[in-house]
Amino acid sequence: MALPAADLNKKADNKTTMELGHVLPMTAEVKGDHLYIGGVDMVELAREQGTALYVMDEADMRHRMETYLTAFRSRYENSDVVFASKAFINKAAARIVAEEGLCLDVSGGGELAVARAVGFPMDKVFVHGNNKTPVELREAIEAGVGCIVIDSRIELDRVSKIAGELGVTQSIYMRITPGVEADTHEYIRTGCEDSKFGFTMREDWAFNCVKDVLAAPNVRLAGIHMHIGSQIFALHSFKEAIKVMVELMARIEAEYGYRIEELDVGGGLGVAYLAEDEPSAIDDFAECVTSAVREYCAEFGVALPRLLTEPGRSLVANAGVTLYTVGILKTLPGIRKYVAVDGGMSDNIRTALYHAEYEPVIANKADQPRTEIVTLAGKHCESGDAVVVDMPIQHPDLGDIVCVFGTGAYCYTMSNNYNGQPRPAIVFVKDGEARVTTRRETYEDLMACDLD
Ligand SMILES: Cc1ncc(COP(=O)(O)O)c(C=O)c1O
Ligand SMILES: N[C@@H](CCCC[NH3+])C(=O)O
Repeated sequence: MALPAADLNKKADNKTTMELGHVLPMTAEVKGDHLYIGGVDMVELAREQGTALYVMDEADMRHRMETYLTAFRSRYENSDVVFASKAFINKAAARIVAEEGLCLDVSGGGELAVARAVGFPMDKVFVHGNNKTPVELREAIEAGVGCIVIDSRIELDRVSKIAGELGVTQSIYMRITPGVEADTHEYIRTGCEDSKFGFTMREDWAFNCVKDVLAAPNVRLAGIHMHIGSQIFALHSFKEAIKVMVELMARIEAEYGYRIEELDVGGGLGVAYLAEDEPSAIDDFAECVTSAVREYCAEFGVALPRLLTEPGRSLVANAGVTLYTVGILKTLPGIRKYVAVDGGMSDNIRTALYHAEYEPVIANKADQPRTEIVTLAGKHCESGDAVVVDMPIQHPDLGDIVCVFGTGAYCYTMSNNYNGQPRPAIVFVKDGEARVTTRRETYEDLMACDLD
C-alpha cells in the first residue's frame, strides 16, 4: 500500500528537541548540538553500536513503574500492577520489572520462557492469550504460574484437564468482554462485542459459563479480567467497563453464592506520541479506576476485591527511542521529501499497520529548529514502508543520525526479519553508561533454524 498523499501546506514547527516535551524520555537533554539520553551521547552511541538501534532510558522505565505502583497503592492498598510484556520484553526488562515489584503478563510460551530464564517469581505471572496451545498451558501450569486468564469455555476444559494431570489446582481468571467501545483505533479495541477475546456478556454467556467454571475440577476462580483496548485517552470507557464487571461480580455472588476476590481491569492507558497529544496521567488513570471500583462495589454491595491493572505501553513507550542513519535523500517537488533510513517496518511496523505517528529529530542537530517536513522511509520493498510520514525535522544530510521518539512499546516486540533484516540491538542507558541488553542479530541468526 502506498502512503497517503502529502499535505503540501503542512508547515514545519521550528521546534528544537527539548520543545517536544513529554514525548521525550525522562533523561533526554541536549548538550551542544547532540541529543543525550541517560547521560549518553546518542550520536556516539549510534557510531559505536551501529543503526538501526533501540535505546531504552532505564531511569524512565523504573520511574513509571514506581509511579504506577504508588498511584494505585496509595489509593487502594490491595492492588498490584502487572506489566504487559507484549509491549516490550527482553531479559534485562524482565529483571527490572521483578526488581520494581511488579507482576508480569505473558501471552504465550515465548514470553513465559523469558520470565523463567531470569527467575521471575512465577506466582506473580499472569498468562494471557485467546488461543493458548495445550503445550503452552502445560508449560505454564508446570512452571507454577500465579494465574491463567482463561479466554473461552473451550479453554476451561483444557486447563482443568492439564491441572488434573499435574495434580494441582490452578488459579484462574475469566476474561470478560464488557461490551464497551473504547475510544481508540479500531484495530486495537478489544472490549467491544465483536471481539475474538474473552467471554461475551451477550445472552448471558459469561454469566452462564461462571457456573461451569465453578463446577470444574482442578481450577479455582480467583477473579475476572477485562481489557478494553490500547492507547486510550478518554478514561470514561474504563469507568463504564468497571461498572459492568462489578455488576457481574454482584450477580455471581447473589446467584451462585461465590465471591470473586480479584478484579483485573487490564491495561490500555494511552501515551503521547506527538508533542500535542494529551493523554491522561498515570495518576488520573489510577484515580478513575480506584474510585470507580469503590463506587460500584458500594452500589452493588460487593466487598472490595484485590485490584489489578495491566499496563504495557504507558510503562515503556516513552522510555524508548530508535536511532537510524540517513542513507538516501530524495525530493519529489510538489509531492514529498523522502529521507530513507536504515530500518523501517522491520523494527517499527506500527506506522504501516496503524498509521501511527512519531516525533523525529536529528540527534546531531538536536539544538536546531525542525525546519523541514519529511517522510522517513524505511529500506524495505514496500511503498508503505515508512517510520514517520510527513513530520517536521531539522534539515537532513546524508549520514545524519535520526532519533525517533516513543518507540519503546510494540516496536521491538513486533519486529521482524523482512528482507532479511537482522533485528537491531537494544541498549539500556543510565547514568552515563550504555549497556547492550540484546545484541544485534547476525546473518547467521537469520539462518539459525535452516537445515542444510
Ligand atoms: C490482556 C492485555 N493486557 C494488557 C495489555 C496492555 O495494553 P497497553 O499496552 O495498552 O497498556 C494488552 C494489550 O493491549 C492486553 O491484550
Ligand atoms: N500492538 C498494538 C496494540 C495491541 C496491544 C495488545 N493487545 C500497538 O502497537 O499499538
